[in-house]
Parts: sequence; structure tokens; C-alpha cells
Amino acid sequence: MSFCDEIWQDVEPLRRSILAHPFLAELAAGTLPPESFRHYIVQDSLYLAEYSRALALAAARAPTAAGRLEFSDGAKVAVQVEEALHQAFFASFGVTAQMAANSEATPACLGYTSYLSALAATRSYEELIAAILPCFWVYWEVGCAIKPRAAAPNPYSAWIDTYAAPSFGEATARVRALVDEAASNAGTGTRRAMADAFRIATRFEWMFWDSAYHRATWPI
Ligand SMILES: Cc1ncc(CN)c(N)n1
Repeated sequence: MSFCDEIWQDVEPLRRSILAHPFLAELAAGTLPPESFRHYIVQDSLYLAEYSRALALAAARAPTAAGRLEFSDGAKVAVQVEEALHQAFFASFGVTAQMAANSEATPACLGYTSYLSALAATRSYEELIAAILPCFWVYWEVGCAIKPRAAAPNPYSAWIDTYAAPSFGEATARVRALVDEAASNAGTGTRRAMADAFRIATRFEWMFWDSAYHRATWPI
């Protein structure tokens, strides 16, 4: 079993909770309240700006050319491709540039991005890329799970299609291979830290959808 297979199995209960989350169930059914999706898409745009920085830092620290290429390309895609998706949703869900610019990151969004930034600043390349992986892999799993049962027509079909696209699956497989390669050269302590980082980032994925579903704000 590869390292990635092990850490994927380790987060099985979290993945089950993600797949069962009402945000995703209602998104698949096309019944998710537009306010919840608007909340998600604005927060996701804040998230992706920071995620792209984490990818750029991973690219800078990657020991191989394959890693530098993959993560620098990912940094570009996070800004260009996913932002284009967001802009299309902003237009159809009535979010103006001004509204997006004035939005503050929620605790879930800031927690996730700050965690990635902290790893990039103070931990190993191995831990950083393990924390980067759920953003690919969890979305790929969600996209593939939702697509066959999604209602049609569905106001969220562009979102579903993006994360069920074969090209997204291929990018996920390439990042997984980089994580496996890093783990195969790492000692026990680093591998344990990588598994922890992967689990924490997967938890943040659940929290991100949950926060959008409840349209969370700061409690004070
Ligand atoms: C929070 C989050 N995680 C993952 C993805 C997919 N790149 C995303 N758009 N947003």
C-alpha cells in the first residue's frame, strides 16, 4: 500500500462525513440555498488566493523539477481557472466585485489558509505538500461522487463538472505521486507529521463547507 493510500484510509471517517454533508447533498440536488453558495464562493475566492501562495512556496522548495513544475502550474491554475469559475458564479449569483473585495475571511477560511501558511513558513516541504493534497483529492472524490447523481438541470453544474473533470483527476494523481515520492525518502517522524497535516487539512475541508452551509461569521 502506498503512503497516500494509507493516509487516505486514515481519513475515511472524515471523507464519509464530507460526502454526507448537507451542503454537498443539496448542491447535488440543486436545492442548496443560493445564499449558502454565495457565501461559499466568496470565501473560496479568498481561500484560493492564499492557497495559490502556498503552492508557489511549495514550488520554490520542491527538490525535483517535477515538483517545481507541478506546484507552480497549480499556483497559476488556482488563480486563473478556478477564479474564472468564481467570476461566472459571482455574475449569476449577484456578487459584485465590491462585495467580494469587502468580505472578510471566516474563521474556517482563515484557519485553513493560516494553517497552510504556517506550514510553509515553519515546517518541512513534506508536511506542506501533504496539507496541500486534500484540496485536490477531496474535491476530486466529491466531484466524482456527486456527478452521476446530480439533478439536471442544476444551477451548480459548472462547479460539479470542474471537480469531476478528468484533467482535475490527473492533476490530483500527479500531486499524489509527489507526496508518495516525498514520503518514500522521509523518516518515520516526518511521515507521521505528513499524515497529521493531511488529516488536519481534510478536517478544514469539511469545516469550509459546514461554515458556508451555516453562513458562519465571527462570533464576536
Ligand atoms: C476550500 C477549497 N478546497 C479545495 C478546492 C479545490 N481546489 C477549493 N476550490 N476550495
